[in-house]
Amino acid sequence: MPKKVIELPPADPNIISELAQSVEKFSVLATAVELNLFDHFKKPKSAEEVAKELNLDERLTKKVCNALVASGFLKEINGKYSLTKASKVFLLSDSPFYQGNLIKLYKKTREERWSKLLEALKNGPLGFQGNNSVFNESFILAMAEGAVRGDLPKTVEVVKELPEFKRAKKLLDLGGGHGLYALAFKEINPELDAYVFDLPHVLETTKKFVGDKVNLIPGDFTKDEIGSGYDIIFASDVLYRPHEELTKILKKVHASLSDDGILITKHWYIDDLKEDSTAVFFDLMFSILDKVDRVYSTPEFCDILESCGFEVVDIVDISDTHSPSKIIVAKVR
Ligand SMILES: C[S@@+](CC[C@H](N)C(=O)[O-])C[C@H]1O[C@@H](n2cnc3c(N)ncnc32)[C@H](O)[C@@H]1O
Repeated sequence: MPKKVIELPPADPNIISELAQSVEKFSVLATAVELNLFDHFKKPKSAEEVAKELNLDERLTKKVCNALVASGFLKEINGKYSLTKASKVFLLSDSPFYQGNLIKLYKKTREERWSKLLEALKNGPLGFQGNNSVFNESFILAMAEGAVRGDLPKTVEVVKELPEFKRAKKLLDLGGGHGLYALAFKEINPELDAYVFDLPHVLETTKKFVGDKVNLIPGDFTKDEIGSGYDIIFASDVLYRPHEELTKILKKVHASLSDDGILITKHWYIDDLKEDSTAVFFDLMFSILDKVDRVYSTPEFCDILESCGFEVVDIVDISDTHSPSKIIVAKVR
């Protein structure tokens, strides 16, 4: 029961209400994405027209459209709704920067993981499903959407300037998923023999992105050989692994590189709890299910690299609020 009724609180209550509203805004956005609602507003339309097209409740559709106006995804003029720049770029299904699968993945993660936080906190982590079924087509498309919104172009800018990249003949994109990184590297350096190593079922999706430009190697890098004689092994967002498993994978990577080969990794690290808040939540999300840590600080990760026979030669911060990524370049010692 509130104790003081005539005084304003000595801290700003927006810190709570803004969070609550962001959850509501996300629910509306994810529902609209699920319905492909934005494709229906390529031309300005009333909510009633779109409700008819999608067979939805008219009154609720209007309120959802109003909520999308409030969040900046639609504009309203004289009862007709149209797209904003943000929704044209990120939410039209034929846009090269479409984020729909990533939004669906955020929603799935909220339902399957975040909803279990209290249970995990009381009873301990719920148990990690060690199978690879999580890497389905929708997940891989979500990773592609996440890459094109910033990390992919920024990484390419860094990698293309490395002398080792300029002279590289054979490159492996380990756990390359969609293969867009390997494809971009091949485009800049056409002499490069580029390979993507990933799980067999994932490579069916990779093929749709890379065609015949990149070679595909099916396998499980925790069990299978990954090839040899690589000048560069690139790994983006694949090394969130418990310490022991990470060490095994890195030793395998080390053995697969040529004598003057380099490893280029791009991952999220927790170095500053506020600045790297996206990684802080990512780490917590893993820990709802898993008993062992998977997200490291930059010095911890560098120490592990050094213990596996690498020498860290460069660390490039390419972080954004939505992706606190760092590129670490390490050479074979
Ligand atoms: C988070 S995604 C990253 C995809 C891509 N590298 C990127 O940065 O967008 C992790 C990738 O690692 C692959 N992967 C996970 N475990 C693997 C394993 N044991 N063997 C081979 N690939 C694996 C997944 O299939 C997926 O493509």
